[in-house]
Amino acid sequence: MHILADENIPLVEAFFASFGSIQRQPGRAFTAEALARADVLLVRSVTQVNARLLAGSPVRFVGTCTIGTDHLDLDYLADADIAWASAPGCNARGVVDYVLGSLLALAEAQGVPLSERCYGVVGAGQVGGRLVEVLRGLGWRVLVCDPPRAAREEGGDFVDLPTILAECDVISMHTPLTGEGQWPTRHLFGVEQLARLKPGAWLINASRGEVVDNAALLDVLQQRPDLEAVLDVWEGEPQVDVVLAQRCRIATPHIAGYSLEGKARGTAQIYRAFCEHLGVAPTVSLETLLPPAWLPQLSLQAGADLEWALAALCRVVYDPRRDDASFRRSLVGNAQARRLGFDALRKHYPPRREIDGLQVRLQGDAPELAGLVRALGAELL
Ligand SMILES: NC(=O)C1=CN([C@@H]2O[C@H](COP(=O)(O)OP(=O)(O)OC[C@H]3O[C@@H](n4cnc5c(N)ncnc54)[C@H](O)[C@@H]3O)[C@@H](O)[C@H]2O)C=CC1
Ligand SMILES: O=C(O)C(=O)[C@H](O)COP(=O)(O)O
Repeated sequence: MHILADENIPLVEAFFASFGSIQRQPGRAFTAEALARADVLLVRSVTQVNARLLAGSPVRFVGTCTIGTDHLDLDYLADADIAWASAPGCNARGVVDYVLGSLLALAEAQGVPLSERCYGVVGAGQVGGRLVEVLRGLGWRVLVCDPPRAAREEGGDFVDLPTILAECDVISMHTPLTGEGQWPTRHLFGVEQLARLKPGAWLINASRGEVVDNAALLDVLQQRPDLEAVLDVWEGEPQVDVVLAQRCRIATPHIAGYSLEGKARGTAQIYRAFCEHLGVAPTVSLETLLPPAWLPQLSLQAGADLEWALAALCRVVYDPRRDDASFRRSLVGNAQARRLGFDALRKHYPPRREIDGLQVRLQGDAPELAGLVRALGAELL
């Protein structure tokens, strides 16, 4: 068996070596020669998997080590009888950590207490659902818009998008990118929706660039200095509108989910799906492959200010301002240099752990701090 894999998928050799030979190539440029002898194709979100790529190849299984599947032509895969798998939820925690870090950066820049804002989460699946849990755990007011779930779950606590726009000071988007069906998300945030953002609203997009009309967003941001935006994903990435990026409070090159665990889980989930496809039992486990936890054990004293403690706990693990700074440094040179810069930052992304890996000891009677630690998913010692 021959396996062709994106060079940026970690641990492919550790999980897949026993199945056959493995060849690595850049996911944006798999060669026809490599595809012509591949039985299995392992991709990330940068590879458009469709008839153009696969027609005439022997590929029988496609695994994407990502949550999103908008880069897969699922109708074609079904017609061509090619099995496929994605990695639901693998890097959801990383995205939650990214949103928390972005909120802290926005609050600091604006001098606004986070607990006084109303939050709107659009799309409450693996990522959005966990985000809602964390934000509500912190005691904050959160409205949720997820029409597919609202239609399925009778009596669920959901609102529509106009309500989100009218009531929320912070809106975070976590839908898949879809162009069809009853609830398409392409340009879900277009001219009309952006015009209805509340005064001083913060908009966060770590889903897919095309969920927000980027030209319309730049227009509204240029007309309204009160608005703030955080963008991890971009229409047309790796090409990014530099003026839009410069206007964002946080701008990053599609790395929200790039925790070390998140990426590794993606490969592990595809490995297990492939074993199931073959009808064999998995023999390699992720736990033996992850580096030891190296986050510090922390100690907080009763009486510590809650917003200070939130920032301290989150930022000791991850602060997206670091990624924002390196991305801004890359926004120079011609368009091609910037595209290469976008991909290079993703390829050489530094190791980052997840906030729920923290262990925190509380000194004294501190029920509110305990609630904060629990809301973050960290362990109370
Ligand atoms: N920036 C990054 O690094 C990452 C981005 N993503 C993106 O985030 C997306 C969401 O991820 P998950 O939460 O894991 O997906 P999911 O499939 O678990 O949840 C998506 C939710 O969106 C809802 N939804 C669908 N259409 C909607 C609409 N029109 N309005 C409101 N809600 C709608 C669905 O009902 C579902 O509950 C992925 O599809 C992917 O594109 C995911 C991981 C990392
Ligand atoms: O899982 C997803 O969906 C994502 O967006 C990934 O975190 C992005 O990873 P790449 O596949 O674009 O490296």
